[in-house]
Amino acid sequence: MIKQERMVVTNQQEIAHHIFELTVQGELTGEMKAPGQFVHVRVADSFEPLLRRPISVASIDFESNQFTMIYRAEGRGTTLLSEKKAGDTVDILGPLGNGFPVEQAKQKAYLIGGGIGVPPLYELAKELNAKGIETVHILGFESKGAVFYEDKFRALGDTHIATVDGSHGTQGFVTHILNELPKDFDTYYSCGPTPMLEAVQWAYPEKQGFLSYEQRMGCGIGACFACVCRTTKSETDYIKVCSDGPVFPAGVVIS
Ligand SMILES: Cc1cc2nc3c(=O)[nH]c(=O)nc-3n(C[C@H](O)[C@H](O)[C@H](O)COP(=O)(O)OP(=O)(O)OC[C@H]3O[C@@H](n4cnc5c(N)ncnc54)[C@H](O)[C@@H]3O)c2cc1C
Ligand code: FES
Repeated sequence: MIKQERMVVTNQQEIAHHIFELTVQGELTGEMKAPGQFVHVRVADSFEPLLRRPISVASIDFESNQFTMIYRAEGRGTTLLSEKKAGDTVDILGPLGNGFPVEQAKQKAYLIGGGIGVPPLYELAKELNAKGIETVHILGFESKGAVFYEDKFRALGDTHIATVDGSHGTQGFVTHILNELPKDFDTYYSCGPTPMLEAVQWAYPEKQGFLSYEQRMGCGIGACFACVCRTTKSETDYIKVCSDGPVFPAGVVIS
C-alpha cells in the first residue's frame, strides 16, 4: 500500500563527490515489495520547491524499519535534501512503481548500472544472492570521485567498474566491459541513462532482460500523465513510467 509519512532521518553522509546516502526510518518501509521501487520525496517543508523528487530505494532493512536512498545533489531540490541531518524528518510518499522481478533469474544474473542508476541494483543484488543466484555487477561512473558502493557490490559478487575518464577501472562505458565478458548468464537487469539501456538491449537481444527507466515526474502515482512513454505494441499505446514501471521487460518501451 502507498503511504505518505514523515520519516525520521537516521543517517545522512556524503559517500562520493556530491553523492549522498540517506537513511530514514518509519512504517512505510514495511510496504516495500521489490527492489527497483522508488519513493517520492518532499525535499523541504516550504511551499517551494513544490514537486517531490523521485529517488530509488537502494537498500531495505525490514528489521529496523529503515531504508536507504543514494542520490546526487545537483539541482535545487536534491541540494536542499542533502542538508537534512539525523533527527530531522522528511515527508515521503511510497513505495511507488513496480520493481525488478527477482523470481525471473534462474542461476546467474548480470546487473548493469550507470551513475545514479546504480543504487537500486544494490538491493536487487542482495535479494538475488539471498535466493542463491550468482550476480555479476557492471557499473559505470563519470570518474573515480563519483564511484560509490564498490566494496559493497564486491562483497556480493564479481564487480567491474568503468569510468568515462579512465581514472578508475576500465576507461569508457559499461558496454566496453560487456564486450569482454562471457554471455554465460540467463537474465540481466539494468538501470541508468536511456542511451545505456538502449546499448544493453542491443548487446543481448537473445537474453531475458529488465530495464528501469528514468522519466520526469509530476504526481508519481499514475494520475497526471507527466511520465508517459510510447511502447512497441502499437502507435497509440502508452505506458506511465511511474505506475506501470519504472521497470519494464526489454523491448517494451520506445525511449
Ligand atoms: C524512478 C526514478 C528513480 C530515480 N532514482 C534516483 C536515485 O536513486 N538517485 C538519484 O540521484 N536520482 C534518481 N532519480 C533522478 C532524480 O529524480 C533527479 O535527479 C532529481 O529529481 C533531480 O532533482 P533536483 O532537485 O536535483 O533537480 P532540479 O533541476 O531542481 O529538478 C527540477 C525538476 O526536474 C525533475 N528532474 C530533474 N532531473 C530529473 C531526472 N533525471 N529524472 C526525473 N526527474 C528529474 C525534478 O524531479 C524536478 O521536478 C530517479 C528518477 C526516477 C524517475
Ligand atoms: S508522474 Fe503523474 S502519471 Fe506518472
